[in-house]
Amino acid sequence: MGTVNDDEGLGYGSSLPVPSVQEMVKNDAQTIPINYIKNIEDRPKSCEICPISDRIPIIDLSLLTLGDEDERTKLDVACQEWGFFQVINHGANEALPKIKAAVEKFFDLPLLEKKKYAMAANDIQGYGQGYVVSEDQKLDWNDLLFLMTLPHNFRNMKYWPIPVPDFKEVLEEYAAELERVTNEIFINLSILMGLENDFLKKLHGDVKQGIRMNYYPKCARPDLVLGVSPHSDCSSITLLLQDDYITALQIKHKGLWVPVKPLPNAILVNIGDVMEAWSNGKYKSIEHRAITNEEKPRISIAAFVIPGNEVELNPIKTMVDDRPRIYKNDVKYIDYLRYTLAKKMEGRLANIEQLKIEP
Ligand SMILES: O=C(O)CCC(=O)C(=O)O
Ligand SMILES: [Fe+2]
Repeated sequence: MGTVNDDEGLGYGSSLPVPSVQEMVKNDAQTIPINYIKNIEDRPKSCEICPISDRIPIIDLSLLTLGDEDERTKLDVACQEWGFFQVINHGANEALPKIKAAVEKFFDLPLLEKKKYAMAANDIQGYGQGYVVSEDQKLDWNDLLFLMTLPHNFRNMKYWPIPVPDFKEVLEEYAAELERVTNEIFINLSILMGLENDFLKKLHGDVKQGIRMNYYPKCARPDLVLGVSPHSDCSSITLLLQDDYITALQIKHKGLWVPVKPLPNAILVNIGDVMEAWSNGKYKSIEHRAITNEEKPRISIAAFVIPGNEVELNPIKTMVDDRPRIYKNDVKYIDYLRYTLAKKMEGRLANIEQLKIEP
């Protein structure tokens, strides 16, 4: 596995620089610039909302660790029917408030300080905005800091903010806790797919973890904009830490948007495109989006677990034994990722469809 030279990007892609939304709102909280106003069909509409957040499955990680079969079956159902689940008793309680506070402190820094960590033209790491690929695309109401956290030799420390006390230690601790949670989920998904415990971990090859810290400023017109446009994640799984009180994330379920009411101290996990392909469509990578809040800014922290560049997304053998093969062989992760990042977020279909065998 290579290490990252300070000035080289990750080779994943890049995003065009656009103004900080946080700064824009600081200067004028009322005006919504035209390039943030979504087309009517893309705006969040209350008639498309289905308020059944309480049905999103809750998985007890401590039971999974003990080998509890009922809990494992709950995980199986969650990944098939929802693609999202809340993880409780994950053992990372101490790390959660610390990482939230550190991220808040970063976004509280003056703009000029934050800009010292701005994304380079050839990279998606650093401070900036995500998925900006054209001058005239509609933008999301969101600033972010994206950092590769694992493995250690993939960290590019020039993007890690120095002025936030303990940022490095806190993020390192959080990354390690999430790695533990990830491994437990992989063991259980491996068993559910009829495989050796360590199969999924090994399948990732040089597994990596990247953390996207999202800052959504308050917005005078949440009906006109989106915090994050609909998309599915390019990961195998994603572990998301939400604000404990503001409901903003929405997931597509049976054609409607279900708001995910935060469960304080839980880690929300979702299946990404890679796991959908590996499982030959058994486990679902669900489209999701975030809306904005009129009164308060919101922070969310999304950790993406991704396989090595050369790893192929072929469906796992046990997943095609008695089910028709839906996903292609021989697509390398890096090719899929570059394709996805080069496009504006267009919803899950645009990305995952390229992994499917043509009908
Ligand atoms: O802020 C959220 O709740 C969702 C963020 C998200 O989907 C992402 O960063 O991929
Ligand atoms: Fe996402």
